[in-house]
Amino acid sequence: MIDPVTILGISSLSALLALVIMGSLARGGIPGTREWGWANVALVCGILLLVSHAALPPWLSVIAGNATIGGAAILQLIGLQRFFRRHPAYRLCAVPFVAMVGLIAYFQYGRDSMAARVVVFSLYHAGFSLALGTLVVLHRPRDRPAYAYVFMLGVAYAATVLHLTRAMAYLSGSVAAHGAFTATPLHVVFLAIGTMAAPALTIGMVMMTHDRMSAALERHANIDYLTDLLGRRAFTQAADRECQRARQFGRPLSLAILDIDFFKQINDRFGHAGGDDMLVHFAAQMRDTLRDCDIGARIGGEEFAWLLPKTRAAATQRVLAQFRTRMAETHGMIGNRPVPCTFSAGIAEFAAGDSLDALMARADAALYQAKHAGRDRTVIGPRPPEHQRVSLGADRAPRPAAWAPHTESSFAATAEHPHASGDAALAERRVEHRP
Ligand SMILES: Nc1nc2c(ncn2[C@@H]2O[C@H](COP(=O)(O)OP(=O)(O)OP(=O)(O)O)[C@@H](O)[C@H]2O)c(=O)[nH]1
Repeated sequence: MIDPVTILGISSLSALLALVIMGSLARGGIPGTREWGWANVALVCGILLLVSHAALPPWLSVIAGNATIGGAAILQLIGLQRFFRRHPAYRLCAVPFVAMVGLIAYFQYGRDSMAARVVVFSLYHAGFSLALGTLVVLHRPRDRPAYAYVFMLGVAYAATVLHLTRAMAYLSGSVAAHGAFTATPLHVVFLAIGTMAAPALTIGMVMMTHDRMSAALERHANIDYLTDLLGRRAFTQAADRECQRARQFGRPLSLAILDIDFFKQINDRFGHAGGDDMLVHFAAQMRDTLRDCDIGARIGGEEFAWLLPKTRAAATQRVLAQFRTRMAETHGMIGNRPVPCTFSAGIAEFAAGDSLDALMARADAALYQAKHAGRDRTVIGPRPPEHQRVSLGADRAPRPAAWAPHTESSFAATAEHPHASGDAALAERRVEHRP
């Protein structure tokens, strides 16, 4: 039968390998990885102290060895708390740590009992494994694939069960406690399974770290760094999905393209950084006006897209009117100077058989018209032919009975934007409607 010293040697080697893997992630700057690296260092040192029992006094081998391995468990927990951006519970961890070291010292020097030492050690580690699993359950990000997190909590809870079972087995006397390094069958089985716990936990941590890095990369690829709105690529993907839904469920969808007027002059007057401030201000006002289901994006330098599902062009126009009022009331601040900012916009409404490209082209053409007509206005783009308009289902608000193709009322919204009011529509001073 494989002897416990060999098992612990393998365990120490796997902790060393885990340390190397954690080291490769250190430069990623993900919170918690540093603590997990140190946890593996502590694990290697602790195991080396334990297996050197023949050459070392008990205070160094047994007491310091167990304390070091106990410290590794604390570092794992603190690392995970940092990973989830929680406040590290150093003080809370200190209590079981002091109790564990004290009891192990007692069962070494006071009443020498290897079984009692194993029970104390196992209960301590069961508590920390339970805390690890529970942290993952409570704080795992719901918008990310669950795989890494489920793996981590599975390993943590399996380790909890293992440590508790081991404690029970030693408490009940079903494991003959001849000595920590005597190869009795159950003792070896517990050690062998337990050996897997630390590297498996580290693998879980590595997987979660990779997921955090992927999330950061995805964000980097999808979100405009300046305005925090979607970038063009992510907008196109999201808008494509909305077009499919509009097509599939026959529900309305509108797209507005907004462009800040005379932005070059703002740049010329206040510098590029001043222009950036204005873009940030514009995006912030836009974000505050978006409904949860709307999609807002910066698709070019000073060009923004606003997709409004379940919304007709006329309702979109009222939303933009309200947004225009908001922009007029809240000047962009460049330095400490309020700077007025107007925008032009083009709106297009989705039609059956439409594509995103065609929708964007119509909104773009309408924007061009708005610019051409003097700026600071909204133009609704050419309406699709009557037979192409997306029809409303029976469960939706009925189309006005006398639908007149060239009047705005014919584009009545089915899902009114919360910010779109009649007053706001009045505030839209110069709305053109291109037939
Ligand atoms: N500050 C800043 N400026 C940008 C950014 N991206 C593009 N620009 C500038 O935006 C300006 C756009 O100018 P134009 O395309 O002439 O448009 P405009 O001056 O707004 O004129 P109209 O659109 O016709 O009203 C250019 O000077 C670009 O250099 C950016 O990220 N930050």
